[in-house]
Amino acid sequence: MLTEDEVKEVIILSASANKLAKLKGHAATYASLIMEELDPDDRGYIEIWQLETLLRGMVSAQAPEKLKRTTSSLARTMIPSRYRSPLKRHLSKTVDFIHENWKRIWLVTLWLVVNLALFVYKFEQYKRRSAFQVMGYCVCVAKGAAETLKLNMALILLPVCRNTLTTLRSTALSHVIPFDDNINFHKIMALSIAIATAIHTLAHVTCDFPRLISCPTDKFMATLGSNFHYKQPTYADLLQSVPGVTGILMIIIMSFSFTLATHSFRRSVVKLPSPLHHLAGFNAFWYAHHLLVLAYILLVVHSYFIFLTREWYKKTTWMYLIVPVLFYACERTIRKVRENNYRVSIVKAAIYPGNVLSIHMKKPPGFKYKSGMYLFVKCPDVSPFEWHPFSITSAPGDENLSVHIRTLGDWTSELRNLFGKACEAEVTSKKATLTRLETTVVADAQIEDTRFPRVYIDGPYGAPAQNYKKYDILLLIGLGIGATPFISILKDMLNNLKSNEEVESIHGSEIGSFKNNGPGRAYFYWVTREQGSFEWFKGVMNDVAESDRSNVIEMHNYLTSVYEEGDARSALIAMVQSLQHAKNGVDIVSGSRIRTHFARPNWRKVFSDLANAHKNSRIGVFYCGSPTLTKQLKELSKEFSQTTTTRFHFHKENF
Ligand SMILES: Cc1cc2nc3c(=O)[nH]c(=O)nc-3n(C[C@H](O)[C@H](O)[C@H](O)COP(=O)(O)OP(=O)(O)OC[C@H]3O[C@@H](n4cnc5c(N)ncnc54)[C@H](O)[C@@H]3O)c2cc1C
Ligand code: HEM
Repeated sequence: MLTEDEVKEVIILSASANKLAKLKGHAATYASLIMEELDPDDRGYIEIWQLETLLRGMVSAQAPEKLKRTTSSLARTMIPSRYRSPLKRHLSKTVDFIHENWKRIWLVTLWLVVNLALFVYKFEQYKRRSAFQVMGYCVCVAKGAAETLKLNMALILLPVCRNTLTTLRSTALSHVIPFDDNINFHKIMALSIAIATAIHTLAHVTCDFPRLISCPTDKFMATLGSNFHYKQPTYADLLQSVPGVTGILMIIIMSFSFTLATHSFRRSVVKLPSPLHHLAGFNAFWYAHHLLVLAYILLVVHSYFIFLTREWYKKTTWMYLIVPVLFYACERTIRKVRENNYRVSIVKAAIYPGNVLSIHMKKPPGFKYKSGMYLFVKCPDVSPFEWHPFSITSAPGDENLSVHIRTLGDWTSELRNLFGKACEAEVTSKKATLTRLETTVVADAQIEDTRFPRVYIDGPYGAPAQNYKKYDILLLIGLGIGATPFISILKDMLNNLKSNEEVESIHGSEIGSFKNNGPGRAYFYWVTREQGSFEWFKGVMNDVAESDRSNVIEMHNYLTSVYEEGDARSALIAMVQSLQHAKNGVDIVSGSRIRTHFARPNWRKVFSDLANAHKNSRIGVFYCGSPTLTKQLKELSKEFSQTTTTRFHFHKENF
């Protein structure tokens, strides 16, 4: 338990260590302020480092009122939540959760409320109908569920209208709608469709049908006779009717395509024995998803021929579907039209160590994009139907458009082979260094080239990193090929720097303060397993090292596969590296002017250094790579946002 005197002592010690006479002089006041702000049950648990952080905040907050405010807000966040009372812990977690997720929360709440309202509306409507006298609450439940089904079958198409979403991302709507979560919303709606289908089917088959069949004939004829052409149906009649058959077909199609759409099947986690192995993987998911067109047709037919509503104008399914279906149809039409327009001519292709293919294309007229966006690539020689997404690695101001493609599965391997052949046919540059096992093979096309396979592109499409200009500072973290979206951002920043310098050199001090909007500084951490990876973006790295005289971009390369940190060999390499660097400014590992570190970055230190260097700033943390690091980076962003005056906003790229 810390007493007020102990707190005072810590303050005096900390003030002496930090040479802060002012703090020392006011130690007693600060100590009592801190004690006042802390709840009695929290006092004993405040740790020395937390006190120090608290004090740093107080010292920087100068004015007494502000000081008091800072103390109380810091005191609230400083106490580790595990030490708080269960109620407080719960409350603070809830507040954090709401703060982080408010965009998702309001959207999901609105969606739930609309679903509930529709369910209740239909439920109540059927309670007043004659069918209720025969089937009771079962028919109300079945109809309520069906109403939400119509809504969600319509809404599910909106989060996958990529062109519309890309446009909307750049509008003020992005402040209230979490566009990055589009696929998650799509999945939530798919889940609700599955649940509503189950409820609707079970209510009909296990409850409504038996009651309808066993209803006394005179009651049936008086209540529902006209709906069934005055013939009481049997179970077989109901199943063989249009609604019965279309319903069964819909369930089969949905079960099939939903199963193949699950993460395990889509990512081929499930390994099926031959010849069923084709039923897993992205392509199987993709083609099975297209079967859902049939489900839409069946749904319209199903609801048109239902027994209980005869009048066409009461059949509302098409009304729900028409707008989203038209939207999505436009989306596909735009893609098709673009596909014809966007056959690109290839300017250069290169195959790098680590099986990465870079394709540099002429920018099609009208193709405008922001750094961080991605595009789809189709190569008919590999597959006439498949489109694969890749982040754009060129900057918007560059003359050409480029992507870097890492070989992963069938499609990327085949593409690499085709380009490999084309590159080998006319290798214009070949190089090998002592340390490199593989070589980089590059081919340039001076004029319209027929040597390269035909390539079509579609896009650009929006991604989280495109909003990087919103932040004062950027922390870009790429794992392996996950560096691609950030390369474009770095190039863009570099182009802006260069154009600023040009303007300044022409206009001198007149316009010396001219600055482009956007982040003032970027830190790029690139973690890769193989040394050869540095070849992929060596050009950019050298460009940064040479052109960035004001040190706006800080690059850190990490090589994780060679030796562990602290290993004698890594120390030796670091020494040789230093000597080499001192001699000619080139790092022996990356072959560029950027220093390479051996081992994984210490992320806590990275965050803490940034928080110290950029107080009161908004730092955009963008991460692209395997999901293993996501949690840690997200938590560090949260922790340092709460315990320092720097705000870290975490974004994950979904590769
Ligand atoms: C927005 C985005 C940006 C990307 N940027 C890059 C990049 O810059 N460089 C890079 O090397 N890779 C990038 N990828 C990953 C790349 O799209 C896949 O590696 C590639 O499609 C694999 O295809 P494959 O048939 O060779 O491999 P497969 O073994 O068939 O697929 C491997 C995995 O890739 C994914 N995938 C396959 N086909 C598609 C598709 N048509 N659409 C979406 N995902 C698919 C699936 O999750 C699948 O499990 C990006 C992915 C996304 C979603
Ligand atoms: C009635 C149900 C569903 C309908 C109508 C539907 C429809 C669609 C459509 C139209 C697309 C866009 C394809 C494109 O144009 O690019 C899509 C994409 C997608 N769907 Fe569904 N879907 C349904 C169910 C599901 C389910 C159950 C899942 C997963 C559990 C799922 C996961 C996905 C994913 C991950 C994508 C994105 C593919 C990509 O672009 O990477 N869908 N869906």
